[in-house]
Amino acid sequence: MTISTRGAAQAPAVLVLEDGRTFRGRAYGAVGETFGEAVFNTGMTGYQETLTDPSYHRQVVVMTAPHVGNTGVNDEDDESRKIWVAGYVVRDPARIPSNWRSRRTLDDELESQGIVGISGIDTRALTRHLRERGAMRVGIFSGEALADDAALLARVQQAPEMKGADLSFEVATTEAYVVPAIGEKKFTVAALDLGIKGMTPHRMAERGIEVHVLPSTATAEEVYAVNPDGVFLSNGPGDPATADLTVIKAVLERRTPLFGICFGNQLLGRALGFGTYKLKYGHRGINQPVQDRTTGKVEVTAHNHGFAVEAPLDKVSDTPYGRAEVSHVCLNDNVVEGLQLLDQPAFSVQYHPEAAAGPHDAAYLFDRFVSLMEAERA
Ligand SMILES: NC(=O)CC[C@H](N)C(=O)O
Repeated sequence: MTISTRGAAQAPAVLVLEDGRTFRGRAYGAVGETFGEAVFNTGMTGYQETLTDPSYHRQVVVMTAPHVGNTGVNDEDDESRKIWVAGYVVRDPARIPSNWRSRRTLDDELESQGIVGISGIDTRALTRHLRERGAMRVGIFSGEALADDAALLARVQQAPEMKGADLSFEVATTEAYVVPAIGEKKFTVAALDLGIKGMTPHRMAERGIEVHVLPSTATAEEVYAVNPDGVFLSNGPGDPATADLTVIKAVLERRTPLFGICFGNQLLGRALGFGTYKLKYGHRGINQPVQDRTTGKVEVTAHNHGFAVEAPLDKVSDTPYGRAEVSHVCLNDNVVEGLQLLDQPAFSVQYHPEAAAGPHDAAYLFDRFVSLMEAERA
């Protein structure tokens, strides 16, 4: 059993929002300073997967679950090579993690990876503030970084905004690698890494797909050099309005089966001529109700997005690549959660069917991708 010696003994820390609202607590993880976009995540479990999801790059994540760290940190659940959140905000950190897989405490892990956090603040009040005013820039300061509030606020207001941020190349692999099919190999997929989570190629591998994960900068020639049966566009951080659409347009031009998730859905939307916009505070958690309008079924799903596609919900749209429709919608707020082309094998969802963490209701989407590739071959 690992007992954290930190908690109440930690240094004072302060969280300063760009509109001046300030919360005082104690340092959690590394002592120092950090800046990012304040967003809240409503997952009651799965913090290790959240922390290591590259889509959280440059975001300071506020956990609405009041008690965080209960199951420690294990060697199996990381979704990428490191923690990506820019900062971490919790109400009440567990002092004694308890789980058969736990290897370290969460605060030790945050500290060893240099992630500045804050604990002991009213995360409910902070979440309500973000819900009312929208996601905004934030700073967390502890130790030597503490200064008078006005000076800290001025620094928060100078930090970069999420709108307009082009971040995929900061998180994606620089070298291509292969995730082999589990069992018999049936298909080859070229997956563009825009900030991919480890579970995603795994879910494809489980279905007999050999996944060639390519850097975010891969060209259409590099994509087609692996002779793919299908192309996959991953999730990723940043503003989809900044993304380069050359590769996806080439894939649509060639009518290769295409599946995108999250950032990938936003890129498909843009390639089809739809706009993307910033949501007020986004969807982050593992209990979001989505309806698949192609079957009428409702699924409970994992989300992490701050932007969304702007597309008409109730009509088929004509696009440069044929007719397209909104296939999935979030039942909380009618945000577009999926797109489907009607004249060629391409679709995408705004949420996370790989579900790490999260419910597995949406796993059928990987099967849909397989069906498109099968149909193409037939
Ligand atoms: N998880 C993702 O791919 C997020 C996509 C995009 N960065 C957004 O916030 O909407």
